Amino acid sequence: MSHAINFFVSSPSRSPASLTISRPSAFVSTGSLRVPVKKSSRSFVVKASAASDLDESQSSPVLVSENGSGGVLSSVTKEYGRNNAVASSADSSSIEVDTVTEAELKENGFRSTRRTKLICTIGPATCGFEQLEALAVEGMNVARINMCHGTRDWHRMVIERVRRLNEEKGFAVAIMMDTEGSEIHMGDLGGASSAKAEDGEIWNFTVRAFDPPLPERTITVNYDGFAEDVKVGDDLLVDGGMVRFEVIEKIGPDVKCLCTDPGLLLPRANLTFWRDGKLVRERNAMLPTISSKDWLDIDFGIAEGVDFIAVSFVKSAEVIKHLKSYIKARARDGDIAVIAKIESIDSLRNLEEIIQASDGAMVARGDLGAQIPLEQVPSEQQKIVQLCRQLNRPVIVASQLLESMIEYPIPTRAEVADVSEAVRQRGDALMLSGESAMGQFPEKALTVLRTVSLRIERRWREQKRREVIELPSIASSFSDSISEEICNSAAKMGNAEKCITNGTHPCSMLTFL
Ligand SMILES: Nc1ncnc2c1ncn2[C@@H]1O[C@H](COP(=O)(O)OP(=O)(O)OP(=O)(O)O)[C@@H](O)[C@H]1O
Ligand SMILES: CC(=O)C(=O)O
Ligand SMILES: [K+]
Ligand SMILES: [Mg+2]
Repeated sequence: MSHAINFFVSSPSRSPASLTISRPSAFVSTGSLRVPVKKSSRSFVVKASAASDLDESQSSPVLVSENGSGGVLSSVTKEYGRNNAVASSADSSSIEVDTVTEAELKENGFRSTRRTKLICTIGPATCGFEQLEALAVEGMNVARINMCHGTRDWHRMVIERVRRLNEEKGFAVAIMMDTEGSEIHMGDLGGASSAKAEDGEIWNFTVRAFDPPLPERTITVNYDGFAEDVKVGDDLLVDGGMVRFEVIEKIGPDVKCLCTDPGLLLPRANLTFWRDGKLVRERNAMLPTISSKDWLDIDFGIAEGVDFIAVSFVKSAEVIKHLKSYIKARARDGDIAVIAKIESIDSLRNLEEIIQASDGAMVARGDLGAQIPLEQVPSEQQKIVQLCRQLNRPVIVASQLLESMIEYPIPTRAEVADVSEAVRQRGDALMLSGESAMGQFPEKALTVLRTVSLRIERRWREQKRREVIELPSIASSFSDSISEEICNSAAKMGNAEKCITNGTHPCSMLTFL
């Protein structure tokens, strides 16, 4: 049995074309990640392997762009990541390295042998056409727009630019819309891109509305019940603890808080409050997963024909089922995939039924880390990825993969290890958030994801070659069993690294026999 990751590329009228990567049951793989992209109609199918998507010997002979990035390269070959230590060994593999000209790509369509797909959150740092093109060249498979930020007109502009990129340059970048959700978060800082909270400062968190500019050290909160719900002594965590306050006084709609862990406040950052070491979530749990604003955004996404809708703070399977039938009734072909974001305690409780109901899942580690102890996040990630694979659903690993690259051009070694681990676990996709939305080095961050993914994938292939193959016995007579033993021995010999490195392909040995 093989599974498939399908990248459907369709015309505005959605005539189908597909890129299919078959996957082996040996990988107890995740399911089909369909990326329908509105694009000029063109049809192609790439079979990566009948036996393994990572088995070089059986991979498609038709390869793509350099390092499998799948992007348009300028007619002069570009050498991405050549100076980058993590890139160097991936460059030398014949399966990963190929070059195409823009003309060839237009002629043959988008193809990539890279298994791990890359998602970039688009924000002020990357919303220009040229910036989007640069990301596509670096291997962006999906552009994510987060409805927490920006206006619908801004998001429409991004969608149009991605579509134009696909149309004019031959890319197949899909669009993922991520709902805001109705969890408690801060307002937009009166238009400022960030604000610094220093140790010992008193800030006012308020449910009152203000016209910009906001009074100094004031944070608006989107949830009317906020001032009622918090108590003096509660800890208030911004963005899962990036900045921490203690509630010291309540005055009507205003909550005065003392900054105890200083840091940078970003617009619309998530807020959680903790009492006696426990997350306070009674009221939170009453808020709808899809708010009335989210429904309007979903209508917008359907009208714009986005490819994925990622639902924030999913609590149960019901909301996913409801959204899927809503989409089916309204979307032209009902083909928008629904991704369940696993980022709350409730979603962990109902994990299996949520994943079953969804077309895919996202390990949204940012908010998840604000709801459960940080040290539990890695094991939950592993559990979610494994479950998705068992249930045949694609899974995205998201948030803070390369957080330091928001400010610095190279990642920390720990970040590289984290990315490697997500790929090693067989996450289907990796996602950049702030790194690509508002960081200083979006392209470099994407290059790191791509080169690290390719490196791990290459390692799998090498390991696979050395694996002892177990061949079931099927002969029913003595003479058959002799033939079977000979064939099995030949197959094992052929599979041994020695044969491969000597250039003897196992298939040729079997043919000889
Ligand atoms: N469209 C946008 N306009 C302005 N800033 C944006 C936009 N999208 C993202 N950002 C910035 O990038 C940061 C990281 O983006 P990200 O999408 O991960 O958002 P988030 O607020 O952390 O929420 P979520 O939990 O939904 O991921 C945001 O905090 C915000 O500062
Ligand atoms: C991606 C996201 O929503 C999170 O990590 O919280
Ligand atoms: K969101
Ligand atoms: Mg989140």
